[in-house]
Amino acid sequence: MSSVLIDDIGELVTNSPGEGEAGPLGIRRNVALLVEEGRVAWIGPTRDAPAADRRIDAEGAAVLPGFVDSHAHLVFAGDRAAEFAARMAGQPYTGGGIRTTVGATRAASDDELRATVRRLRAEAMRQGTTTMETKSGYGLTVADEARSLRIAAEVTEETTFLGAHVVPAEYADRPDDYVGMVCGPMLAAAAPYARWIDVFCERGAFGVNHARAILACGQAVGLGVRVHANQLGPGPGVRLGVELGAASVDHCTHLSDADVNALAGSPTVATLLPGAEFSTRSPYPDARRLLDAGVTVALATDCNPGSSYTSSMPFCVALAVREMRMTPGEAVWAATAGGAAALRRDDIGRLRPGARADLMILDAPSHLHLAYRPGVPLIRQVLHNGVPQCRP
Ligand SMILES: N=CN[C@@H](CCC(=O)O)C(=O)O
Ligand SMILES: [Zn+2]
Repeated sequence: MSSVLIDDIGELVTNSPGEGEAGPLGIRRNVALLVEEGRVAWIGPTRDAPAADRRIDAEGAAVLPGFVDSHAHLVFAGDRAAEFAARMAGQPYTGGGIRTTVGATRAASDDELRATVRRLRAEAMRQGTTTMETKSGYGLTVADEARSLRIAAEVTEETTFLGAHVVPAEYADRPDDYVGMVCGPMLAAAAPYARWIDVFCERGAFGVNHARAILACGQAVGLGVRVHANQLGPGPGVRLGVELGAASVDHCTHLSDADVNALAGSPTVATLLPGAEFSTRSPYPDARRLLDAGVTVALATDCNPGSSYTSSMPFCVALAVREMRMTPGEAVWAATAGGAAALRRDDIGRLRPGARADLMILDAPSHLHLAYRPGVPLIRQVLHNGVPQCRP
């Protein structure tokens, strides 16, 4: 693979404290960055930049690590635009529409599902997302969960088995049987394509005992734990995640002091999904409370056809700053290094020698512009594994 030199970077966000200016973003100014073999090989003053096979002139713009979107649901068919319109007219979001998408997904061909996954992955890449987790959870049969993950694994190494998204209609009066199936044949079929296991632990989805049993089965076959929790109301999901050593508990909209304290004393990341609150017209999570308590916070899109049909991490950064009292720097960190922490990855989300060369060049002089100029396509160019992607 050839080398690429990005020079005349006005502001480089390294997310490596000690590398540059004080603060978690580790900002360096007026530098160049050399990529070799898909990795960051060197960072230094532009005047000292080594030769390379190819040169990209950043023209004084900001360069950031690529976004790490640690929570998305890309494998589905159909859309729920009418449900969204009804919500905007006053209907509440209950999660009940998940079953609508399950019906459409089961009826779709592999190629139809693959086309949607690839379209959304490409859409996200154009907006700076270089790593994107994706979950199953709209199949809810052994065969449909396995094929969802097989298709997801074609575009990402961060795949999550969410057979416990909701109890499907055919098991509505025998949820224990469904949990037995999830832990047995469904897990066996899904695990070869999955890195993580997740459960929607919420009233109307799975209670804490079912959630604990399912997550423990996943752990027993080597999957890492993540939990959808405390989205629609208070509950035990966040503390269950901490108890099981989850990499991340996601949503975290309705938290007690005990939940916040449990997170603060643990390595579990709180992943906040402001696209869901936007699209369900719900109160946003209190990011300030979590940050002030010392909790590691990530931001992700929750891209799915029901509660958050956006693939845009810049949109989530802007929402987090405007609606959740995060500073622009906190939001950028949470959308990059925070997402990496939520996936227990140290090779992405930062720019330092040895890191994967996943990065974006903005059409702006500073990371501040991501929140300051909402809705504006500011991602000029993306490099993934050191390879320049198509320009938007
Ligand atoms: N909360 C559960 N699952 C998704 C919603 C899925 C849907 O409504 O289709 C979420 O993360 O918001
Ligand atoms: Zn989700």
